[in-house]
Amino acid sequence: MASNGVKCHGKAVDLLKNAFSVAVRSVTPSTLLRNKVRLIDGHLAVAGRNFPLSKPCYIVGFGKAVLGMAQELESVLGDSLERALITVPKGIFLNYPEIRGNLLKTICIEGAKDNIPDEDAVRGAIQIRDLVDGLEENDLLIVLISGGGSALLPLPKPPITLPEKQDIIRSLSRKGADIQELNTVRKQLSVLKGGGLAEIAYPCTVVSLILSDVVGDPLDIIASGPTTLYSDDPSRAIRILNKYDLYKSLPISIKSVLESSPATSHTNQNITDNGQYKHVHNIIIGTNKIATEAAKDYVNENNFQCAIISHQVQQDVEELSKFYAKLAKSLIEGSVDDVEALLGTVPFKLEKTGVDDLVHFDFSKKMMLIFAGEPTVVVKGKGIGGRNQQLALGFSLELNQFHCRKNIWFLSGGTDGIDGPTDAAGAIGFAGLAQQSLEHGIDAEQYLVNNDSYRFFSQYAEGLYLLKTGHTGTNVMDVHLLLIDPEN
Ligand SMILES: Nc1ncnc2c1ncn2[C@@H]1O[C@H](COP(=O)(O)OP(=O)(O)O)[C@@H](O)[C@H]1O
Ligand SMILES: O=C(O)[C@H](O)COP(=O)(O)O
Repeated sequence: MASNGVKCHGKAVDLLKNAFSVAVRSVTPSTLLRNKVRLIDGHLAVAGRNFPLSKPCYIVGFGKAVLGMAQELESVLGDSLERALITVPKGIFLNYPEIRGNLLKTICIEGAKDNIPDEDAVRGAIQIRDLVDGLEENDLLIVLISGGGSALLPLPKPPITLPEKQDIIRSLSRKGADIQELNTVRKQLSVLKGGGLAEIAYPCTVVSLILSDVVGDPLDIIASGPTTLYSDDPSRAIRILNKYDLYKSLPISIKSVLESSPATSHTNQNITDNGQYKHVHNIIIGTNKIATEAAKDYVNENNFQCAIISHQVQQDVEELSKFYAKLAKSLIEGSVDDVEALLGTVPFKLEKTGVDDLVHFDFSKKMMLIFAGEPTVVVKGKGIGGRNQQLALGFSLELNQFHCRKNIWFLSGGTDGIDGPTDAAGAIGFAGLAQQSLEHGIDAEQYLVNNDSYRFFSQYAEGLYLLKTGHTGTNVMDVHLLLIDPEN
């Protein structure tokens, strides 16, 4: 029992927190690179491709996962590395103090507090641009890219100012734009995004090592595609801004950039017939599938039935809360027909093998369903929270309406360890949470409506159901774990 008398669900909470940790650990960037990058006879071998190293190479990087990647590459490359420069989230060294001292040739610039581009990130972006600009045809540039890179490589196209850029990102995000929409706009407003970095690097050879944080792993969207040829219809960004009713009130500087066609200096000699840069090799080194598989193995070892249902969850959190609550209710009631019918309604892609496994489960025994992806939140309140905490709370309130009061738990966590502008990665909701919190004088509904999920979970049961990891040093979107235990 927690000291304030709130019933605590020790075993379920531990299992969920452990499964989440296992998932996050499986996508530790240094481990992912260790398996993929080798130095062999003057060549850099990456995932079966060879790049000659006639002289020491260069690294630049930006994102939540590039610190570990840079550390690993420094040790693989040794004297074959000339210089490395990366931008990393502010506060990441609190969790990894030892790495800073171990890096010999890598300069780290911390920026983008709360995932919003800032002066420090701009300073880093300028230094990265200048380093890359100085490279020549026989140089090799390794670009480390991961989610969070968009905020950590900001260089607004003139005359756009940094505060204007910050405003548009905040507004789009709080109005519920998804990452594809957000980064489509960013590509058009930034010098280095949408292929800008690759253009500046030309003609040197560029090898980009990318950890995917976007549903479906689209290279042009992850960190806003700095080394991927820009091929959007230029009016798309304006359509997105109109969709969220933001275009009319934009400053003239942003409108002027959006209304002029995007400046591209690439020539046909530089581009393959299928629209790729000839001098660039974009290589994905990891995705959320690694994380879900690791969690599943862990859950199976703990004698739970387990199925991975989707890697592509992308939906508004309010709708998603309802879906997960209905799914939980059907599972605990053992209604396979309802489960199948519900899964038939979702707007995101399902994993066929996982769904097949699920419909053959013994519904009278304990089970866990794994989902991954990146939902969105329309923030209307003035509270503090993030989409994972909002989802865990919303789910619990939805379950309450069905009078489901036991044996169902749900973890929603961001694998980067930071959910919105909070110090939590996410939270655990459960059947009975809404009722129990009310008995302790905390009205969960009010917190949900005010987008104040962080304050709710911080207060309730002394924060037991908050997921706190700090910066994890990686990022493969969010993980949702639905645990049902009909046996107890
Ligand atoms: N108070 C809040 N409650 C719920 N969600 C919020 C709140 N404030 C911001 N968000 C959401 O948090 C998301 C941004 O969080 P963040 O963890 O930085 O995402 P990511 O790491 O994917 O960029 C946006 O979807 C935004 O709508
Ligand atoms: O972690 C993040 O900030 C999001 O996943 C978006 O990152 P990106 O725009 O750099 O891909």
